[in-house]
Amino acid sequence: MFDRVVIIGVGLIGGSLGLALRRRSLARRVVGVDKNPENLRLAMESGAVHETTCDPAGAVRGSELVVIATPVGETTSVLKQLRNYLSFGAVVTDVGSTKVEVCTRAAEMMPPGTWFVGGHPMAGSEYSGMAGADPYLFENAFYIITPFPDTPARAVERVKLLAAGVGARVVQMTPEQHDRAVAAVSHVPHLVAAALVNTLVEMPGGEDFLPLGAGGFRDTTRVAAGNPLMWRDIFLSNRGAVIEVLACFRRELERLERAISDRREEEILTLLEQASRVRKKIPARMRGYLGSMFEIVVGIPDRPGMIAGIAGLLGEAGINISDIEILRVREGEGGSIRLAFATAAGQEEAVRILRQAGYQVVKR
Ligand SMILES: NC(=O)C1=CN([C@@H]2O[C@H](COP(=O)(O)OP(=O)(O)OC[C@H]3O[C@@H](n4cnc5c(N)ncnc54)[C@H](O)[C@@H]3O)[C@@H](O)[C@H]2O)C=CC1
Ligand SMILES: O=C(O)C(=O)Cc1ccc(O)cc1
Repeated sequence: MFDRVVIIGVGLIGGSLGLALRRRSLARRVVGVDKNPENLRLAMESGAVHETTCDPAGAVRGSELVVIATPVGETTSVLKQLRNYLSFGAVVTDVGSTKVEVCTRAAEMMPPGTWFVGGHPMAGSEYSGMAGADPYLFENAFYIITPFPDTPARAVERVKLLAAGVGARVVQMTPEQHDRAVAAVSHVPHLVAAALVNTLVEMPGGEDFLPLGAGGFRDTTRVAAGNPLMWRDIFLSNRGAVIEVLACFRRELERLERAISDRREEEILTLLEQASRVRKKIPARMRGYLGSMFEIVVGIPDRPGMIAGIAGLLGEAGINISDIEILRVREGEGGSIRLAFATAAGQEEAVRILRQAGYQVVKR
């Protein structure tokens, strides 16, 4: 258990960490620091923190663990404000989406006897602020930590304890490996999503097409609704890797463009088949950045209380639903829901129980 954890920036991620720490009783005292009074008020009201302050330097005295959860562009200036007030042995971590620049600068700034260990929970959403915080956000999500070779094991263990404590799966890599990987799976996809939306804006009358956008447009552009300030900082901080992956993406797009323009049927098919094959490797068992899941789809008649009925049956049998999604609803016709479980045994048992109760169930 931690004695005193200070979270600087009680927004979506910092607030979720506070809620998770409190819910799992992992810290005797959680202190929230923010420059936004509304987020501090909400953090107190929701129980994410025990106390709040606007003064990072005062807050970190006597704290063994400090989490900086501001946008990446603010991390080192926040560290500068508080570093001389850290207790001997204190560990500072962050949750930022980029690592090389911040970890390198932060490591240079740490006073003797204190340590910085970079962290990045691979969980989040397009929402921001304490209002979007969620105590379960990190459960089963990957949490990347990026220590340097000379970071003492004791400091690394502290951050691993935090990540595992809030329910995440800890993955360790170098800051360089991290930045390349997330450029490909998170940063460039965000740019592409933004560019797709802006394409509609640029086309005459394009915004009128928005309501016609079926699942495909929604799925490929969801993240574009994210916080522009946060994403600006991410792109600037990881510009090397982002530009490299973007160049690769541009080549892929041009290959497709040429194949279509030259009517090369075989090549179009080959490129689409490759994408389809590889995309299917993200197992149905993997949702976003979350770890493996075992899924079922349950048909439900259009009657009140159907979802409660299903949840009740599984709850009575002690089966935990890890994720739930309504896939299709037709008024008067019913629809279907997707349920996910953390284990194959949970999935098998859920299928058995629900079929026995007369539900139509398919395993995914
Ligand atoms: N939103 C997401 O899905 C994810 C975000 N991250 C990273 O987490 C960090 C925080 O992101 P969010 O929680 O989404 O942002 P957010 O905007 O919800 O929260 C940031 C908080 O930091 C506060 N803040 C900003 N500058 C400050 C300063 N100088 N001093 C004190 N407080 C300050 C803001 O008032 C706000 O409450 C970012 O570095 C982001 O890259 C990591 C994983 C997922
Ligand atoms: O909404 C989503 O699916 C995200 O991609 C959230 C997210 C945003 C930034 C990160 O560094 C990690 C995760």
